[in-house]
Amino acid sequence: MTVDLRDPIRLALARVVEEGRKLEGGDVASYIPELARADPDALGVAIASVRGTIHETGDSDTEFTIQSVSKPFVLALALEQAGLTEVTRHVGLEPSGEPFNAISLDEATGRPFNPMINAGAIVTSSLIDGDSAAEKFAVIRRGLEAFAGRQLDVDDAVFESELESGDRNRALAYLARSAGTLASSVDVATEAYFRQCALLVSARDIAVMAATLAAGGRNPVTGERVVSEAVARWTTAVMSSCGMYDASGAWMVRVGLPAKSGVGGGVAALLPDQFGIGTFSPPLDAQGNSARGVAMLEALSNEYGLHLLMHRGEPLSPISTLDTDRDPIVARLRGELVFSGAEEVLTRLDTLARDGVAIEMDLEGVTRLGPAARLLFRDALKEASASGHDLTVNDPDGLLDEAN
Ligand SMILES: NC(=O)CC[C@H](N)C(=O)O
Repeated sequence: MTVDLRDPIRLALARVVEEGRKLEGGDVASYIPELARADPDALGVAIASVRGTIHETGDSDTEFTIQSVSKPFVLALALEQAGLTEVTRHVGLEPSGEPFNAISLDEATGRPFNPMINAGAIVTSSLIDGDSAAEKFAVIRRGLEAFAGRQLDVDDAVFESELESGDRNRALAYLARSAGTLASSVDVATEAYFRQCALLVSARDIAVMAATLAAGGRNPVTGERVVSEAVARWTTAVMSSCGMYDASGAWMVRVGLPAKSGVGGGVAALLPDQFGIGTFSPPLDAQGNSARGVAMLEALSNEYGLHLLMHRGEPLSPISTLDTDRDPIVARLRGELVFSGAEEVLTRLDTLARDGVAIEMDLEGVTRLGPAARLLFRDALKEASASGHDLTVNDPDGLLDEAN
């Protein structure tokens, strides 16, 4: 028999799909008439690692319209083009605690509360480069294709259906326009937004899109840098506070994965530096989130301990050996050092330094120095030399250099 060591991963997905299937209830969206045709029994999950490996099960290749799952990705494009300051002049970063289609503007500033609700997302689309709806949509489409790593088509029937039935969204755009926060005409903004919502994706696509954010803005499958690390971080932060509408707070407590849902039945979620997940199941709960998608992600997070804020236990000491027989004493450091590791090293070495012992910090076994560790070590070396203490470093890979 041939062995397949990836089986446990598929099994994990198969288990959550089974969990999802058990859940009855929820209704397929029908306020956009064309969406009512979705198959309520379709169910798929895909997970894409930050190394670009994809595991999937169920209807993970079935296409559906991306709808609001587009919002964080278009926000990322706007942030990349215009920067955080300019974007936040037009749209806020605060959870609204209101439904996705709320008539919601911050009284004081005229800005929609955040870019994950419709009012804010329409403003975000208005900020995208281009004068006409066609120009803006072309930029959006190219950007979302870069996130997904493939070409995406528009479901024209869904687009037409929303164009026809989208008066509430037009009303939101008029409100933003009257408050001075919409960056284009109402027609340009809403048409670009409706087209963006009608892009066809699969659970697999949105897993790769989320994995691109998890990988700091670089698509792990194609290798293309889509947005900067800062933009990926900002976008993920907005997803974690506002991605599930008025269920966002409870979501972060129960599931703990920054996520975004859409009325087409998709949910994209991610764990930074690890993976992106896409789920697809059209029936929606009262908040307009995919009922089975929510159940599946909650099961996955609980069973496999995936909560972003999970306590990981006491970290391994960053000092692998302390060779006190030598002069200078050699402290061999290991692994990845972030703030806490550097703090531990300096605190332990301080006791020795106070006794007047000469010390060498050996960084040979260090795989990575985070910015905090680099700064703290550089300052410690300066401090030692200013006070005439003998503290040296062996840094064969130049980890302390500015550029690394
Ligand atoms: N929550 C959603 O997915 C809403 C998107 C949809 N296009 C709308 O604006 O109503």
